[in-house]
Amino acid sequence: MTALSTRRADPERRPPSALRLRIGAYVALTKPRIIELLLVTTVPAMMLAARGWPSLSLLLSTLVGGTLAAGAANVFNCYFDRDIDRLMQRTQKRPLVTGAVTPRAALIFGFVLTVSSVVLLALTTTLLAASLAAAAIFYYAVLYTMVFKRHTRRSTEFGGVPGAAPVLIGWAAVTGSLDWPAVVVFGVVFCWQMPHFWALAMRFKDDYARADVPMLPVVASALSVGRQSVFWAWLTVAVSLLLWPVAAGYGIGLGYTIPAVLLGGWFVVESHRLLARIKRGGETKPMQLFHVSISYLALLMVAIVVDAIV
Ligand code: HEM
Ligand SMILES: CC(C)=CCC/C(C)=C/CC/C(C)=C/COP(=O)(O)OP(=O)(O)O
Repeated sequence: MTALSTRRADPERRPPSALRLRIGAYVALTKPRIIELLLVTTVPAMMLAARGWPSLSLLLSTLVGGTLAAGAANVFNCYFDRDIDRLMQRTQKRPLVTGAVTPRAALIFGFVLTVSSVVLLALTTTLLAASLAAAAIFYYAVLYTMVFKRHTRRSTEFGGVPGAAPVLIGWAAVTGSLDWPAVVVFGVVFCWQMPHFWALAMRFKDDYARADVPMLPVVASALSVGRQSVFWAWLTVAVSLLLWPVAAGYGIGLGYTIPAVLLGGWFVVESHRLLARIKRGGETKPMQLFHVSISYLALLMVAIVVDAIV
């Protein structure tokens, strides 16, 4: 997904074949850049649940199943959103807008990915993991994309549920059940998504207004969005610190908590810096918080993995 980062064309490079272009279009429909970090939140949940490394086969089947499931969700999202994606600068190069993939082909692709992911997870992990994946696909593709995103300023909060679902899927793949450490990590990813996305939505506010999508930065003042982002950043960090008491029996201790405090400080400071820029009335540069949010979450997940195995 290069909507946020464009690559310069290399004049020496031979044009890609028609097949490679076609495959690339289908891959782009799955929004691979988002899937990367969704999977990064799955692995720590699996390692906590397994109190170390799960079997390689379980790890791989969960990651492949999770990729297919998140990909399916994103394909349905692109299918339904093709009318507004056409109106937004950030999304107007998506395959269903450019015509690289037809709506009918995308719909079939989404269903194939859905069935593949649920069957793979059911056969190679647990029924709970497969059920959670199916529920997350439905929630994101129907409830978030078709209902909440178009009709409420609170769509990001609603979207946070499927966004954090990979944590529960990973835990359930190992244990066949859910437990408090999984709920806490789910809570971290849930809370994290508000500052993560509102920063991006501030950057593309005009796009969302043109597409008549009531994202918070479109319908609320920048000051209000800045203040709510600070609130959710603090809540993300507070929830992240619950992991020590809740998952002490899973090997979580100071080795995680110290990095969590330092990383959380970085995340919260960046949210306050955005608020300060908004108050000053100058250039707000919201993408700084967006990119910090992704680094914060990725590094926090690494801290969980390291403490779970050390
Ligand atoms: C309410 C939940 C979320 C919303 C509304 C949201 C929204 C977005 C949007 C609109 C983009 C830009 C996509 C594009 O321009 O093609 C994006 C990018 C991204 N998101 Fe989120 N997201 C959410 C949750 C998550 C979650 C849970 C993760 C991973 C754990 C995640 C990781 C990423 C990554 C890695 C990118 C790509 C950044 C890049 O291309 O540099 N997001 N997000
Ligand atoms: C099965 C499973 C684990 C599903 C995960 C679903 C998923 C990809 C969640 C990401 C969270 C989310 C609300 C993204 C924004 O969509 P958007 O439509 O606001 O973004 P856009 O404007 O870039 O299309």
